[in-house]
Amino acid sequence: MAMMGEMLNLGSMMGTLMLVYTVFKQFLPPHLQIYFEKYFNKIVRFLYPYVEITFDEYTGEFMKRNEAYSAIKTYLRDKSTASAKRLKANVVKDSQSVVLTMDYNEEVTDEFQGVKVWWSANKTLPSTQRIAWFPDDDEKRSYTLTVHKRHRDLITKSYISHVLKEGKAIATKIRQRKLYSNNPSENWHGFRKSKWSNVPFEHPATFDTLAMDANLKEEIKNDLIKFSTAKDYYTRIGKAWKRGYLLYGPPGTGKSSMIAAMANLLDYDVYDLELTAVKENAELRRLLLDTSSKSIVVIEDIDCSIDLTGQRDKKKTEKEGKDEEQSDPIMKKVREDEKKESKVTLSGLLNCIDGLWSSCGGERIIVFTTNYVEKLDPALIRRGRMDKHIELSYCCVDAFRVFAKNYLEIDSHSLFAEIETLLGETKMTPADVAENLMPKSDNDQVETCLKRLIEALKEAKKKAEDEARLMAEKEEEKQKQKSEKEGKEVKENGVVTAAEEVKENGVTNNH
Ligand SMILES: Nc1ncnc2c1ncn2[C@@H]1O[C@H](COP(=O)(O)OP(=O)(O)OP(=O)(O)O)[C@@H](O)[C@H]1O
Ligand SMILES: [Mg+2]
Repeated sequence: MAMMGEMLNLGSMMGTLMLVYTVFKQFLPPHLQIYFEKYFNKIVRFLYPYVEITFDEYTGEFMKRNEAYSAIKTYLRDKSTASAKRLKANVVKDSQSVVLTMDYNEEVTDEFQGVKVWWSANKTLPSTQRIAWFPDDDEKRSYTLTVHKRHRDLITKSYISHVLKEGKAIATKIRQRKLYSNNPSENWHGFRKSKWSNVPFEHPATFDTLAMDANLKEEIKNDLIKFSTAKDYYTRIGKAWKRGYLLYGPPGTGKSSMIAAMANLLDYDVYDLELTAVKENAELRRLLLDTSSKSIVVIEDIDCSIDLTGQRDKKKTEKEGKDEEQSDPIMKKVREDEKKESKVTLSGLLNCIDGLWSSCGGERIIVFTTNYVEKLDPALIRRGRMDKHIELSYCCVDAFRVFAKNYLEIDSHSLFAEIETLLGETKMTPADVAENLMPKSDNDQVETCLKRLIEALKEAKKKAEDEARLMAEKEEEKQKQKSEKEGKEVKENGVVTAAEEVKENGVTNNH
């Protein structure tokens, strides 16, 4: 408290000095003002025995979120609750608890190895006035740490790293995980450059609720856990701490559910990256740079999000386009507009995954999903980029048993054998199996649900058989038509040959 008083006295003294400085400077000719400023600063430095260190919320050319700022904010939470007079309340963790943080322009003190330090939260508006859609977006926030000069070494060498470590540890404990979606670049305005919007991530899927082959499930779980604990391993082998998963399979087989289960298993955030809303490769880079560690970046339906053959087609049509443009000014305008709307290219995506993405911090997972793996360019999914390829397919016996346990709370039943035989004979997606097993009313008994599934499986089997028969008939018809056509051609060729023979013979005879 005494130190606080000391600082306040110093503060008012410095304030008076600044006033004298501003008034006095006006009366000096411009060439002397420079000298005056230089010596005045020296006096101030001499009289003011404190060092100030500022941590901005956003830093660098790309306005990257400063991880130190977030860690300090979390670290100061507990300190502020005890000592700050003006606090801000935020609701976190499933909307159930309130977290208090110090308000702007408030100060709190902290002590480290017997040394007292002061923290203040600052908020400044930009010098240029403009209308902002979101009032907070234009504000520049920072924390300032003030400490006596003589403790400079202790503070810069030990205290700051202590604060960051503590802050990160608290953050992991209290963290409310988030689901982020990318904003169109038109909305990346203000200091905050809000590239991502977020909502609390509360998807209930876990690996226990995921219906799939038991061995494959175990393998994926182990792979994820191994990755999340392999920081030292990745450093040792000199590889960026990231891992790519490709999830493929028909619709309704649990690809999106698996991503949620992954995030819940590892306690990671999810960044749902909508590539079609990203205008160009540079935007993609900025978006990826703005993701935090301990996160899963997801690109769903990758085959629909990016023109995988775009580059090659573009090259082919470029020359044709140029000829066209020269003769038609309207076509020129159309082509210019097309160029402006150019989306992310395959090579841009590959570069991001390999290069910048790798260097923007560790502990990140990237997941692509697709219904059509065969459509993907091999370059996109080669090992090293997509390290693990996982096929999620039609419902198998293991998957059915998971559903039976979760939906009906049973491990066995006399109807299981029939269901399992039918599952081996027909293809039904886990989504359809789940839908049939789900009790439709309070009166629905276990047996009713199982019988409904049996009926649905039989129907699916019959439909598949009918379709197969129809296909076989069509194929047979096609073959028949083909051989009839060939026969006709042989016949026609034969006639022609005979005619030619006659003609040739005739000609020969005429000689
Ligand atoms: N393997 C599964 N385990 C548990 N539930 C599943 C599984 N597959 C599908 N479901 C259920 O079906 C619904 C649809 O599944 P999901 O969205 O995960 O499928 P998807 O493979 O992502 O489909 P799409 O290719 O259409 O995106 C989910 O709500 C989930 O309840
Ligand atoms: Mg999906």
